[in-house]
Amino acid sequence: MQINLKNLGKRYNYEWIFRNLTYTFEQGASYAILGHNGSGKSTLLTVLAGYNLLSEGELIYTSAGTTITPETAYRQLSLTAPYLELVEEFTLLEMIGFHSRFKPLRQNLSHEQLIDRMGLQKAKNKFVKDFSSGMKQRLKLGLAIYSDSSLLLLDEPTTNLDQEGISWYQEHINQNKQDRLVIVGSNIAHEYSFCDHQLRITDFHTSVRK
Ligand SMILES: Nc1ncnc2c1ncn2[C@@H]1O[C@H](COP(=O)(O)OP(=O)(O)OP(=O)(O)O)[C@@H](O)[C@H]1O
Repeated sequence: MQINLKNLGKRYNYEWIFRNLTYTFEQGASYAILGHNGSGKSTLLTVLAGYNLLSEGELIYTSAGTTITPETAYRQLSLTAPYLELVEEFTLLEMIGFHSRFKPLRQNLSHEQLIDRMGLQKAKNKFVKDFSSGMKQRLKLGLAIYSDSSLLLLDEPTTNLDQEGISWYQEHINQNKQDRLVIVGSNIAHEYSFCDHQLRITDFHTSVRK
């Protein structure tokens, strides 16, 4: 997946969050969107994911040389973010089964293999509502990273992870970033140190003179 942003702008009511954002996210590369709290990283990620409407400008998604409409781009993306919820009433196995009906897993992984990759074997039949916050984050990341998607959007990916969880994240993102467009919204170096490029959302605040 490649995404071309042309003079993209987003405002909430009268407040412009970013404006005049022209940029290309290239297929197969990794990008960090950087900026202080409240600067607009999550807003940009949700606009790219189609969860949030843009206010001006244009977004062009291209996959395998073909332009795809923003309305259908969601089929090729996976997103994880602190504000996205898991289905708490499911067990881990049920959660994976439900998710993979809509987003098949990469490399034809079985549900059991995904549980192994996430290191959650002991929680196979545990209800998601009974997971610790770090286990829930690992599950969210595992579902996103191991979905068969060409665009991977990660917002604050190591929220609630301990040092072992952070190492797990780094290992699995490094093993699964090839041939995908990966975009991380973050303030924390260990979340985006693997990225090839950095985009400062503050460069597109309306107060910045160019
Ligand atoms: N639904 C909304 N309605 C109005 N304003 C909003 C809405 N969502 C976000 N904002 C505002 O947009 C700005 C950017 O918020 P955003 O969550 O994108 O920042 P962020 O860089 O991801 O912050 P953080 O690092 O704290 O997660 C903030 O001023 C926030 O208050």
